[in-house]
Amino acid sequence: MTQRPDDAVLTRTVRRRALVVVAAGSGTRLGLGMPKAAVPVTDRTVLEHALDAVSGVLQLDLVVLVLPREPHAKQQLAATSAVVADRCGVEVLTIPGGEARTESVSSGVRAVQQHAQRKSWSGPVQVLVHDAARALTPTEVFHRVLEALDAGAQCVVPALPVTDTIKRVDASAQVAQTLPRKQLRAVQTPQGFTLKLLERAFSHIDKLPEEEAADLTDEAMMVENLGEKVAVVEGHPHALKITTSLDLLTVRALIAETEGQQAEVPPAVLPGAQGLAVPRVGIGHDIHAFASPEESAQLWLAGLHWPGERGLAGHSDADPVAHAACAALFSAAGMGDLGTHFGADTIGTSRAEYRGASGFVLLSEAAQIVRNAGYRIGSVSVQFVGNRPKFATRREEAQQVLTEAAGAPVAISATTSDGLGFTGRGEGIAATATAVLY
Ligand SMILES: Nc1ccn([C@@H]2O[C@H](COP(=O)(O)OP(=O)(O)OP(=O)(O)O)[C@@H](O)[C@H]2O)c(=O)n1
Ligand SMILES: C[C@](O)(CO)[C@H](O)COP(=O)(O)O
Repeated sequence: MTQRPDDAVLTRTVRRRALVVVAAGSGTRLGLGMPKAAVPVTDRTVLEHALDAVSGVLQLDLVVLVLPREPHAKQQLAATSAVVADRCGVEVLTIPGGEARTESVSSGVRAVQQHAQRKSWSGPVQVLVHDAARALTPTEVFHRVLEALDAGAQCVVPALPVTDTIKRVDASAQVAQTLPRKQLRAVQTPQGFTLKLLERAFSHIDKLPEEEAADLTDEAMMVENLGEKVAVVEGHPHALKITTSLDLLTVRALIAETEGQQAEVPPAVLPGAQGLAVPRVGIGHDIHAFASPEESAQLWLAGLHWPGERGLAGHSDADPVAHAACAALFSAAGMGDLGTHFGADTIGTSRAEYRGASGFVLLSEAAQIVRNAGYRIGSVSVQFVGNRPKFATRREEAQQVLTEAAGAPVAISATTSDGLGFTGRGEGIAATATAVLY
């Protein structure tokens, strides 16, 4: 679990984050005669799968689950709240949904407002609104939305380019217009908002004629209606919405494929003596200098935020532990280094999309890249060298975060250089990692 400040010592400016998961739909188009969130995808429900992406690393302060009113599904799904509360160390509220999706979201947002008042939250509040029906949305999409909000956007949607040609058709089944495909995007969730903007958006739709309000299919549309900007970040193909039985089949196939990949020995493994698979070992190294005090940079190390510690300088979040782990994975796969995949400051190839990117996101992407190349990750081990921060009390937490990012065990240790060299002089932090792939 990521460390959260104690309520008693919160300052006025602490940013709060709430996640509203709408799971109250009846699943009419799926046609299984039960609320969609309660449909078993595997031996687990749609909602349970959807909540797999929600962990402490998102630094949430509140999760609101908007559940069906149907008593059996409500009781079954409410039990998942304890699992999330435990995993994220966060309060989870369960509330009943409304007739339409917008009503369910509106109830969820009201629950956030009331909680914020009860807890005297006085700083900015970010709200993510997510469809339980997008059951396989990876954590990286949540991160992209949160990063855009942190960077100052007021409303953010994840989206993917469309692959069909889209036409507007009139009432007499004639094509009225072909829309320019290059500009089109299919929008997903979680959608991110500042609570202030979401409140304005909901009070605006209260004033709209009923028919117009009924045509609003997501909250970003309400924001567009207000004339405010909606930023777009990259979505993910796995974040498809389970709407019809074909979507459910697709989601089950994706899960089976992932489990199959984990069970099988991929062809990339080289046979060694007696035909045994030979693991591939990689090494990675990364160094970041401390930022100058004028930059007032935050320290991100081993996937964790270290309040009150001097920050490191870099194009991304400058987390040498996460970066060394990425480099070790690429090295083991024989796929180059960090610069090959993410660009590098030092040779002028750093990429705008990775400005401020978290170590968690980079390590998730690196792990996906080596998996896509057919490797299984055995384990990663990282040691960093630096005088500060004192690491031991947060080792468990850091290992959990980076293990989640890599999808494989990540062990982290720390040492000092006995006052010698640049780490000894407190000029920066260095990290070395090894990785084993099969
Ligand atoms: N009254 C509603 C309707 C929808 N949703 C949620 O909004 C998301 C997207 O809705 P959709 O896919 O349309 O779900 P259903 O309404 O269940 O589907 P259908 O329209 O086929 O009945 C889902 O996670 C669904 O549970 C909700 O919380 N409350
Ligand atoms: C919010 C949404 O998932 C964005 O694509 C979508 O609009 C929900 O539509 P639904 O008809 O309620 O499933």
